[in-house]
Amino acid sequence: MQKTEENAEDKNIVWHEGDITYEDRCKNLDQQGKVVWLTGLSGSGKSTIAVEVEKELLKRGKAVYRLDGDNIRHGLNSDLGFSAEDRDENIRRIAEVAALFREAGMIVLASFISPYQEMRDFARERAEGDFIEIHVKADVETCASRDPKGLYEKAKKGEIKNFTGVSAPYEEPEDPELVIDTAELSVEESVEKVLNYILEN
Ligand SMILES: Nc1ncnc2c1ncn2[C@@H]1O[C@H](COP(=O)(O)OS(=O)(=O)O)[C@@H](OP(=O)(O)O)[C@H]1O
Ligand SMILES: Nc1ncnc2c1ncn2[C@@H]1O[C@H](COP(=O)(O)OP(=O)(O)O)[C@@H](O)[C@H]1O
Repeated sequence: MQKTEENAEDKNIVWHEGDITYEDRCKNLDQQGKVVWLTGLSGSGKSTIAVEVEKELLKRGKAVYRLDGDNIRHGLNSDLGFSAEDRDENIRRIAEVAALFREAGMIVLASFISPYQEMRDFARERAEGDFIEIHVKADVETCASRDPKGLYEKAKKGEIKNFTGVSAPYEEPEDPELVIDTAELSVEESVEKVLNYILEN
């Protein structure tokens, strides 16, 4: 784990190194830690894909754990809303959590809208390069027509403010490892592509 706290000395906190290394943990699990970051609009298919990929990886004996926007906002990030500042803080904390899982040697499937490139880059940096950015891509019309939670309907009526794709921005990934076009692909095809990429990398 990289040290990041710049003012550590002022706060009287000192990094304590353990004896077990990242390599030791990976060897024990017979895999490499990885943060698989799924970004895209609400309804693009992030959670659906992550749930299926998790099952497939587990079947293959991999140590895998899913972090999902809705779920994390029930607990760790229940104090945060959807302003740009709160979304940044949401992703900052999740990037740190994902980095800890990666450090433990696990494969993390992180599904968050994560609308800003700067924060996705931060998550990549914290994962020390063991990072796969996947753009789960579907245009806003497709996502709104799916509307699995009825949120686009509410957003269009003005009942939800700052709704991504409607009244808040989404910055498309600049250089993702993988783009999954869920407006064109079936769920099965999308899952297969993501799974193969993870297993091959
Ligand atoms: N205003 C607004 N904009 C976008 N999404 C909203 C909003 N309000 C609630 N929701 C619900 O919150 C889920 C997204 O949370 P995330 O933590 O992934 O968002 S972010 O990364 O901080 O932008 C998102 O889940 P997904 O549909 O799975 O993406 C929604 O269910
Ligand atoms: N190729 C695909 N990949 C993932 N989901 C898809 C795909 N095609 C259609 N869908 C549907 O789109 C919806 C996506 O919802 P969800 O996974 O909750 O999205 P998100 O987590 O991005 O908000 C689901 O109803 C799913 O069945």
